[in-house]
Formats: sequence, C-alpha cells, structure tokens
Amino acid sequence: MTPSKQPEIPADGDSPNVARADLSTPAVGRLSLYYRELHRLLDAGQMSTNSRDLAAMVNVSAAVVRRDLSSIGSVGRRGVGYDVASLAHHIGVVLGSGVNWKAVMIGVGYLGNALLRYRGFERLGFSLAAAFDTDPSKINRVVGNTRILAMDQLDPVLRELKPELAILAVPSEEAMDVASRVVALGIQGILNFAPTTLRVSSSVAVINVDLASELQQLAFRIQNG
Ligand SMILES: NC(=O)c1ccc[n+]([C@@H]2O[C@H](COP(=O)([O-])OP(=O)(O)OC[C@H]3O[C@@H](n4cnc5c(N)ncnc54)[C@H](O)[C@@H]3O)[C@@H](O)[C@H]2O)c1
Repeated sequence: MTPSKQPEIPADGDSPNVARADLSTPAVGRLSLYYRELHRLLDAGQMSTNSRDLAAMVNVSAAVVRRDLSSIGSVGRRGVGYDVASLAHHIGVVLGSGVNWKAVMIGVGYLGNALLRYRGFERLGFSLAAAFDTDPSKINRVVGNTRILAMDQLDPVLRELKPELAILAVPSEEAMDVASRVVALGIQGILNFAPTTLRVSSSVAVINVDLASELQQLAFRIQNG
C-alpha cells in the first residue's frame, strides 16, 4: 500500500456529508466503479486501500479519487488510506445501495432474458420483482428468479408491488407507450435500453443505455488516436 500525498482521514458514521444533487453524473459513475472495486477487494480479504491503488483500478488519477471521495465526506488517513469495508458502505449509502430497490423488467427478449439471469443486481440492492411481456408463449415462464407476466397484469401488479424502477427492453416503437404506462403507475426511474428518446415528466429519472453508441464512440477514439 502506498501512502498518498494528501492527508487521508477516515470518515465516520453512515450519513454521507454531501449534497447528493451536487454530484456530477461522471462522479456518480466513478463512485459506482470504486464501489465495485472495493467489494472485489473485500471478497479478496483486503482490509485497506488508498487513493493511488483505487485510481489504478478504475483508470483515473489519484487526485480524482481523493476529490470524489472527499466530496462525499470520505477522507483517507495518511499512510493508512481507507478502510475498505467502511468506504464501500459509505459509498453504498450515497449511491442508495443501502436501500432495497424494486425493479420490474418490461420486455423479455434476448436482452431482457440476459438481464433477468444476471445475479449482480441483487448485491447492489436491486430486486427484479416481476417481468412483463406481450408474447403469450413467454407468460408464466420463470427466468432467473423472476416470473414473466402478461402486460394486462401490469396495472394491478405495479399497484401492489410499488416498484420504484422499470427496465425497458422492448422494441423502440413500443418504448414510449410502455414508459407512459409505468410512469402513470408510479415508477420513478427508468433504465431504457430501447434506442429511442423517452419523453416523460422531468420528475422521472431516465438513464439510457446504448451499447451501439458506446461502440461508435470507441471506434471514434481509435480512429482519432
Ligand atoms: N441498449 C443497448 O445497448 C441494446 C442492446 C441490444 C438491444 N437493445 C434494444 O433493446 C430492446 C430489446 O432488444 P432484444 O434484442 O431483447 O429484442 P427482442 O425482440 O428479443 O425482445 C423484445 C421483447 O419485448 C416484447 N415486447 C414487445 N412489445 C412489448 C410491449 N409493448 N410490452 C411488453 N413487451 C413487449 C417482445 O415480445 C419481446 O419478448 C430493443 O429496443 C433493442 O433495440 C439495446
């Protein structure tokens, strides 16, 4: 372990000393990566780390790590660094992973199937409470641990389960209708895989995932050195 140049004083307590709305989207993304790497360290039995090693794990500078962590009130101790468990816990609280989030999946084709089988969501506090599809041949099948229900069950099931999040993996031409329906049923956040722009109330958080666009950006970077 290498001491960092700045004093690193461990944060105490579970209440992140941060105005969460002030965190930029890239900073939230980096916190999520630190969180993932800290859990990897915990699994490997490592108890402490420092900003330089964390920086190398997520490919940013140590100064960025220190700035990100101090912005949530976590400061490491010179020569000691950060306690891995308490830092992971602290970031988890900031990112909302201490809360159990209920999500529903809409559309269980190739992508929905793969996501329902992924076990990594639960660890971060996300449970896939139900899945929905319009294809009658899929109804009542269980994928991962989640049963696929018909879309005409959407209203009663969402009213009962009260999930906060919806993951949309439907064809793009269906996505807007589906989004409007889930928002009307109280969904507060949408992870949208359909390659289309969703127009929903600004009070609903929408994150678009577009791997094709990421590939395009990757190609651009390679092409432009
Ligand atoms: N973001 C990404 O990186 C990425 C990658 C792959 C696919 N996609 C997109 O994700 C979506 C799903 O892709 P896929 O390959 O799984 O497609 P797919 O055709 O295999 O699956 C779509 C599923 O949605 C269901 N469906 C259709 N209309 C519906 C509706 N109104 N309500 C509920 N279910 C409905 C279908 O029955 C089907 O099971 C597409 O929009 C695709 O373009 C995005």
